[in-house]
Amino acid sequence: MADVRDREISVEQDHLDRVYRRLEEKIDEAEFLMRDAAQRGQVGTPGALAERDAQVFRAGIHLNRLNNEFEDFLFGRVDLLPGKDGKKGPDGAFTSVEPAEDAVRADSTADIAETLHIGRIGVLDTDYAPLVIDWRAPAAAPFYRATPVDPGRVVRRRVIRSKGRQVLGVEDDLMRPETRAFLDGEQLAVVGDGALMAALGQARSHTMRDIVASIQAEQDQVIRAPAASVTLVEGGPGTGKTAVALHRAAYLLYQDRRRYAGGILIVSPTPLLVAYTEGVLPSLGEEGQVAIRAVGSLSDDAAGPEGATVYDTAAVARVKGSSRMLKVLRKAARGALELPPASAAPSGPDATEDEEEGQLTLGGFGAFDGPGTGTAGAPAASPTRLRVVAFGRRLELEADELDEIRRTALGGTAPVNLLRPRARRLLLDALWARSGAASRHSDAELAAELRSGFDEDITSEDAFQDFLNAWWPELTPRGVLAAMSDERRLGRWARRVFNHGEVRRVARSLRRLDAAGAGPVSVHDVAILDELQAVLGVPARPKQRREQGPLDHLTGLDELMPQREETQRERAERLAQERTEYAHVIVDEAQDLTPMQWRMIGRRGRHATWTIVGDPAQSSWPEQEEATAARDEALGGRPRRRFTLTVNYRNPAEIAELAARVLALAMPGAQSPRAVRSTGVEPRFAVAGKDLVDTVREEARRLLDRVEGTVGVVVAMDRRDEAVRLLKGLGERVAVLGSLEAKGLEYDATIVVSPAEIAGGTSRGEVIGGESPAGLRVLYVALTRATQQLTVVSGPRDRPDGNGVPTLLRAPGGAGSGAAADVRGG
Ligand SMILES: Nc1ncnc2c1ncn2[C@@H]1O[C@H](COP(=O)(O)OP(=O)(O)OP(=O)(O)O)[C@@H](O)[C@H]1O
Repeated sequence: MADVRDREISVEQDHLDRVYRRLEEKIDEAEFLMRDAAQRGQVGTPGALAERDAQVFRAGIHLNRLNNEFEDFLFGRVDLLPGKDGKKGPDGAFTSVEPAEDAVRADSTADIAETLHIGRIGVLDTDYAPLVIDWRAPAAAPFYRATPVDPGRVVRRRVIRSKGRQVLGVEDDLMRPETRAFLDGEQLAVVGDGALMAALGQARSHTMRDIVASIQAEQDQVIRAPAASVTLVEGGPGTGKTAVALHRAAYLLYQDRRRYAGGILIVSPTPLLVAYTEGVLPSLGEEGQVAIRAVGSLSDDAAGPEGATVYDTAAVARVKGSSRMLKVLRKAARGALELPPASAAPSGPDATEDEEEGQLTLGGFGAFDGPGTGTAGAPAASPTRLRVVAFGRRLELEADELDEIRRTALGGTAPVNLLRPRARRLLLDALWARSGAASRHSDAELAAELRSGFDEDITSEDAFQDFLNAWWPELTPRGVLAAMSDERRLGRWARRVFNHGEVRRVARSLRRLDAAGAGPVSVHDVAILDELQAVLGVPARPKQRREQGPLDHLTGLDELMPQREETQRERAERLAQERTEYAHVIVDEAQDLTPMQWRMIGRRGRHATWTIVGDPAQSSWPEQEEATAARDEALGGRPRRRFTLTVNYRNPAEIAELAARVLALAMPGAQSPRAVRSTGVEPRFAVAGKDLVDTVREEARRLLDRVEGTVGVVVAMDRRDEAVRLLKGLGERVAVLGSLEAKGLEYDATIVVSPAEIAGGTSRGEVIGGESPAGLRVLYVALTRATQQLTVVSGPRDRPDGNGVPTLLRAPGGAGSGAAADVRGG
């Protein structure tokens, strides 16, 4: 067997050597073209310039791609029977998916007609024969789609493992195990136990890997679905939704690079998931045109590149995310113009309540003053009288007249900041009327001339400009948000929309902002700020344009030029900042978006096609119907194509079975995905002794001994900071995170600390059975993060049974788990 393996490895090594020789030739060619183009640049005729541009563009593409030496550049191979109609496509491969009638003989023997190698980019030989097919090309589809049930032309699928230029191993899957197939007279060899299992068993690091070598058929259907309109993908934990979404971005760019030069936006729920996934696209050779952003960093108003650093408590988030907020914001945007004097200070919070209703910081991402420490407040009072001098006379408008003018100006729904010119005109009309000048001149032409002189006179007066700036200031989203921290004021704006308690909670949560709105904002504030930006509008200002060179007109050129000063990542970030709309929007963990967040994302994809992946069973947003309605509004009438992923590639069956118990509580009747493998290791139950932290620490050490990669410790959100502090020193392989941060992440092993606290949303109080369906869904997420081992640590709230199994995780019918339990005193 070792002989066969070595022989097969050396066959693939020969092929890889050939590919690299060809790549080197192509790099030489591209470099020659770049040099040549540079010389032509000295000839200044427009024709020569255009030719140079096009040449540089093509050479730039080559160089950029070829210089990226991918670790496992070549990763797959399929051996195929002849095609049904014998036709070949432009790349020299048979086009038919089905084999020829007589491809397999009566004695079950067959000859391989075609061998294709699959890699991260396509490479043609000098005679245009395909040395490597790009994984996204149609000819590569059989590599992903073939199954033993529906093999098409594929006899053997091989995954090739290499590092740099060296082939390290091969793993084969036979799609037609009953057929004896021959290649150049020799029977096809089969090596290894299949690539998927090899990939799934690997230790996890803190960054996600691409799955390009082992994409499964149902996933491939989604990745290659046509880009038109909306692709909706649902699937349970670990079914590869995030992986599929990322590979789809790369596929779409390959299919239609020009169209997606408009940018692809991937929206992720947390900065942690962004950090976890952002290496995948570069490993697929794509980076520049894709922006991966956390939902808390989408608006320009979120502070810093990492965006919002604070999570609101569930009660506050529920109000801020709701579409009811919209009405309030429209009122606030108008109301903020007429703010009462700043002395009407906000009613002060009392410290205990504040603590309960404050925010949970995402530790490690930034400081948080704590509620009540900032001074909430309003911009200076709006002036109540306008006094100017025109035609030698003093003219005045009093408070009630000014109010009337403001009301007239605000009629309709136009953005408040854009109504300032209208308000200015109405003021001038009123002053003109007050001057009585109009009635003194019957000649229309003369009156008009007089009027224009009058306007000029008044508007050049400092007093008028100062008045206008104070009476109709340009409002900023942050300024309005800060104004909402005054409870009485917010109560007015939210009358008949929010109840008392809701007003109080929201107002208090905004006390971190100063009067101008500076200070840390929460993830949910970001969607509010974005909405306010739309409601307020941005007055037109002369744009400062970047100087453009002729090459800028070639799509994507500067991203591909290797000698650029800005790195690709910097450019992507800059473009993401500048860009307000995208050609395709991919939403990951879509089940968690609030209506306000859907509106924010919708504004970025008004003309886009969409891919939306999610799992309703993992939603932490309680009002799912409201969110679905907001999603539908963002998507408009675009037709939708739906897919469901059914296989769990992350959790072994033992963990999936335990998680399914919580799913049954959270969403009775919902189907769990089928776990693709089992490890024989049952989840472990530990009951905390006197000190919960000691137990967790001990269990973490135990798991570090048992797995090679990462260990995740998931705690209730408001235990997070404390847990991070107390569990320091366990080393880089351990990550401590709050339940809401666990979204989308995975670890070799996880410790879930107190299921009852996680499901109840809080570690405070002794309420048992206070879990909401949303809380149970959060627990379901926590329980489905491990690829190998799971330990559940119970505290007193969990009411563990004699086997240490907490109430929420007991098998239906009351039987404990068959797991090895470790019960400690407590
Ligand atoms: N075809 C595949 N080959 C190898 N690994 C795979 C495959 N599909 C998924 N995986 C692995 O399974 C794990 C789960 O994938 P992913 O995170 O994309 O799932 P998900 O559906 O987004 O999960 P969740 O809903 O829990 O966030 C990842 O480690 C991923 O690499």
